[in-house]
Amino acid sequence: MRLPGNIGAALRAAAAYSMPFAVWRRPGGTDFEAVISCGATARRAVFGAGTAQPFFALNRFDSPDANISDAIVADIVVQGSALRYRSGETYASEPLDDAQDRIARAAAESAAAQPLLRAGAGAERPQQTGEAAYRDLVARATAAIGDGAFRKVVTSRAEARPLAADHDLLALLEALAAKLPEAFVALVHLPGEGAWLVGTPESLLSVRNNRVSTVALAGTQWAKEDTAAGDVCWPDKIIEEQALVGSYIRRAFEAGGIHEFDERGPRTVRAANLVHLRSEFEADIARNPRAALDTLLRKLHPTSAVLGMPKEPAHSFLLENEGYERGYYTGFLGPVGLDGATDLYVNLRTAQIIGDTAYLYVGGGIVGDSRPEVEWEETVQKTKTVGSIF
Ligand SMILES: C=C(O[C@H]1C=CC=C(C(=O)O)[C@@H]1O)C(=O)O
Repeated sequence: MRLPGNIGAALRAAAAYSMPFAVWRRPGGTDFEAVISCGATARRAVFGAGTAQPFFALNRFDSPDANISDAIVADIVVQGSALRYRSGETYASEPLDDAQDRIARAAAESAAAQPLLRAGAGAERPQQTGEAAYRDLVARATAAIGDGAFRKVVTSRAEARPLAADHDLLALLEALAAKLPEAFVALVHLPGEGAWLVGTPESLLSVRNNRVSTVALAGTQWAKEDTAAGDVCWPDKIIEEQALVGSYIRRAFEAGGIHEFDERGPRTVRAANLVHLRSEFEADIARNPRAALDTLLRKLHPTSAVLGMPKEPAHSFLLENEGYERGYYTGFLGPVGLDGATDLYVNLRTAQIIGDTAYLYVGGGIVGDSRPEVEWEETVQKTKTVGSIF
């Protein structure tokens, strides 16, 4: 899966001019889309006032308000091989100012030699957790569950991988998109700070044509490529864990004023070498005028699939015990208000690129009878697809 030459050239030029951008391929999609901001990243409400102009949201796990996100404002929008340029509230096919013009010229001269796209080295590097420390973290989590502190907690860790001397972030994005046809695959480039390369299987919230949808995702097994999803068996404890995530989503819909919704599943879905258990929820928001999407987003983020249950005590446990900053990992990302639709995904199966190093972030849900060695292995399995492209 290749980026059109003119778009690759436009994105490389954006990086050279220190313009933030995000480029992504939707689940099952064949084309890349992108937004480029001609200024710095901004802060925007995802739902509510001030969202007339599209942007790409990148929000942190620990964002104080889930509805207020870091934003790459769409001064230039890319779909397929076409670029459109913002003029007030609308988009034109020709550039309208100097910054847009610089990108348009780079796209037009795409036959010229292209610099490799690299990440800045300015971001703070995450503390890594080795095998012994991670097993100990899991043991502390199961002990807290045994003491009745919470039912489930999602622990995680970061792991560094050196990048090849001749690496190129756009080539890595193309490689990841080819490996993960059913995932939301994205590269978010933040000048100076680094970049995030993501291939996530989990939708957080989508809104289009007056319909809102989300998923309850839980449980992980590593399956051979040729095992059909329908042949995977799930232990009762994972079926129960996934059902708990589903009940949380039902309550979040109710809190957002959405009382009627369709629910499908659970069924087994594949994400490269892994399978998960997933249910889908969808509601008509035109029939629910009181539906408050900002309330729904605040209830859903962080989801119990990345935090635990109940959320408050699981969160306190993580702050005290996890021992590193998750940053944008287990936050959310995706296009907001683009062609009238918003599609947010949980930032999983993700790597933060800082200079010449990729930091992989991986985690897993811990319940009362979880075993530290199995949980460590689950995180190793989760590094495999993103890790294989480096
Ligand atoms: C926290 C992660 O996975 C979550 C999403 C799906 C299944 C999960 C699990 O089986 O534990 C986790 O809740 C991760 O991949 O880093």
